Amino acid sequence: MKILFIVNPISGGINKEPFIKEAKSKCKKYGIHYQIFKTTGTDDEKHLEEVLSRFRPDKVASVGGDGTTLFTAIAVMKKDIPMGIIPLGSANGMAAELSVNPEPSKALEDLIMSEVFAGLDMLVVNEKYYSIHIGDVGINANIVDAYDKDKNRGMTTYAKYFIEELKKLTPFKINIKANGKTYLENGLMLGICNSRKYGTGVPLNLDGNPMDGIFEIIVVENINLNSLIKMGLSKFDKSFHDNQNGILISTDEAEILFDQPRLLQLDGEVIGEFEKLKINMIKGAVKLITHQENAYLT
Ligand SMILES: Nc1ncnc2c1ncn2[C@@H]1O[C@H](COP(=O)(O)OP(=O)(O)OP(=O)(O)O)[C@@H](O)[C@H]1O
Repeated sequence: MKILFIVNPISGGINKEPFIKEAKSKCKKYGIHYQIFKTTGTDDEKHLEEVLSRFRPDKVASVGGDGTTLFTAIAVMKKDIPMGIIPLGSANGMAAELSVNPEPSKALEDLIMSEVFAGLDMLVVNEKYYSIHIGDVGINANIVDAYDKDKNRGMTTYAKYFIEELKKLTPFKINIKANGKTYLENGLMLGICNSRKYGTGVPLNLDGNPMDGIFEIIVVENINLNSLIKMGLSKFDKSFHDNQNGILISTDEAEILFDQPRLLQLDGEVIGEFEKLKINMIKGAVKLITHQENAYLT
């Protein structure tokens, strides 16, 4: 067997060398050929494609956070190579959703041993941008933008920007075409959800399943700000879902129009401003290495 490790050296501010050392020694012990590909943050796609073509791994390990998982997923889906996740990012939301063991060495053992593969859906926005987790327009995209520019990480920093952003809110017009219907909504935020929770643990869509061939569009119409603040930041994640209301549409494709160009974030990365979004789904696009205890498989 051959494994390619795609390692993001900076994700989560975690030193990856101890993990790499352990992975190398495990591979040597079990006679597994391996290569380490370290991301640089620029032109990684092209280099990775060359390495994948040359090395032809049987399995690929994404070693990093959600951004690294998405980067790896896009690369391997075109080549139909199975991938697994070693959670070494700051929040690892997608790994948690996919029942990846939070302990990197245990996640590595699962990746090496498992013969259980599942088809993970991939969302494609405007035929160019990908998402396997959650995207949004409105409040959260603006928060991610502000959060990215702050050197402090973590839930408290995120919640600080969340509250700041909530105070500035005015609903905007959203036109959604899906399932042969047109929905005209006024929302504070639009969620495009292949899965259920943000990396921070905040649940947006309790119906999500990233392996069912459909995604959910959520329009948050209002949020009970007073109630959220009263609950305090420590319970912020759990209380968010109970204090929002709006509509939910399940579909496998959609076209969305806004009143003006608005900021889009996909899987924690700010993509840019768009007035129109065309969303398609590639069902089972990524061959995910998982195990039978993954709740989405049952
Ligand atoms: N060597 C590098 N130097 C700087 N940036 C990098 C490097 N390698 C990858 N990146 C960038 O890291 C980002 C992805 O990070 P990732 O999401 O995996 O980690 P994280 O943000 O710490 O974790 P999480 O998503 O779980 O919060 C991408 O924007 C990518 O361009």
